[in-house]
Amino acid sequence: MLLWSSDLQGLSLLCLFFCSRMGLLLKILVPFVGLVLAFCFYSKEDFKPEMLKGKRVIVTGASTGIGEQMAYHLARMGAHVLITARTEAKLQKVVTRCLELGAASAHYMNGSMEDMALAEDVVKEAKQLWGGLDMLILNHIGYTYFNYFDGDVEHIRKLLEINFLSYVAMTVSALPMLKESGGSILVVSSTAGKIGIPFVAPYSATKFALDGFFSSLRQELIIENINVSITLCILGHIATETAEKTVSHVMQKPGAPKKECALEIIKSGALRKRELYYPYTTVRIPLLIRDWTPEFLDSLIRNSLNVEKVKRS
Ligand SMILES: NC(=O)C1=CN([C@@H]2O[C@H](COP(=O)(O)OP(=O)(O)OC[C@H]3O[C@@H](n4cnc5c(N)ncnc54)[C@H](OP(=O)(O)O)[C@@H]3O)[C@@H](O)[C@H]2O)C=CC1
Ligand SMILES: C[C@H](CCC(=O)NCC(=O)O)[C@H]1CC[C@H]2[C@@H]3C(=O)C[C@@H]4C[C@H](O)CC[C@]4(C)[C@H]3CC[C@]12C
Repeated sequence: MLLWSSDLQGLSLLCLFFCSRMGLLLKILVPFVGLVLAFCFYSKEDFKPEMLKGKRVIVTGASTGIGEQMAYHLARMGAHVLITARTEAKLQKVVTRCLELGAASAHYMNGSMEDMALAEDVVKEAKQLWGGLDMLILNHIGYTYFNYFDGDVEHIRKLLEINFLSYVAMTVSALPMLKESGGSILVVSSTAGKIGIPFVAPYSATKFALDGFFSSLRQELIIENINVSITLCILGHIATETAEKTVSHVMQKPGAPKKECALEIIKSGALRKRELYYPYTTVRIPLLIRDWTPEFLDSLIRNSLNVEKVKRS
């Protein structure tokens, strides 16, 4: 219901954009938009932090960035957290901070998600620690360059292992526990996993793969009446350290706040939404026009970047 009202919001914003160009705004759209926004306001599902109290949550890629912020939000809500990444020293600091913030418990496992055995071991650790699992947040990504595709097929293979296959491996291992708890899978993806954005071809391939696999799996869970939700989180540019180091020279606008982004991801998973679009306007509207005017959207994306500042390496 919330997704439908969000779509109506997006469609209304889109209509406002087009019709404001044609001066039809006052006659046709104002009443329509008023009705839609009233409906959206009254149809919002309320998130409550207590929804996460005592819940058992794995967060991958949580040594920094959005994943780190998600761990802190979950800690404030009183969840049990198990976080992963490669850098042990950073994970130790995040665990300490989670306990200070009120986590019911906080643990970490370090290692690279190139290793499918680690992906499975993280889930086994959750079973050892908690006897079950309520939420699996798949968030980590491998090194991503922002430049013209250089023809390196091996880089794509490695990125598919880290950004896609490890997500599948963790899901396969976690499903029995999630079926038992009626839990949730949150898959963190990107605008670049829904539309063609230049300079991120390998990364984009891995994010499109996530959409294909998890959207298909969601259908199968529904067919079999299995009460496990899958939320695909489509993010625009977020101001994390890595993203700013990688693209600040190219972007014409700053990234959205990582702390708020992290909270919206957790809320969307707790409310069992089908997809999250954050920031809503910069992500949802391109998706609404994607199939109607793909060439127009492609030109919008190119114009949103300082393309001349990307030099072939
Ligand atoms: N920031 C943005 O603009 C956007 C981000 N997103 C998505 O949000 C998610 C988080 O992004 P963001 O917070 O910016 O990313 P960061 O680069 O800040 O964090 C990535 C995390 O993954 C871990 N990681 C890196 N390599 C590996 C590996 N081989 N195995 C296991 N863990 C690894 C890192 O820790 P360590 O190095 O210690 O292993 C770190 O904890 C990603 O899925 C990304 O695609 C989507 C759209 C935009
Ligand atoms: C440049 C993309 C946003 C394009 C867009 O929507 N423009 C319209 C507008 O902003 O109004 C960025 C959207 C997703 C970003 C990439 C991403 O998904 C995460 C990667 C994270 C990594 O740490 C750094 C670079 C990223 C490839 C990041 C780069 C910028 C985006 C493609």
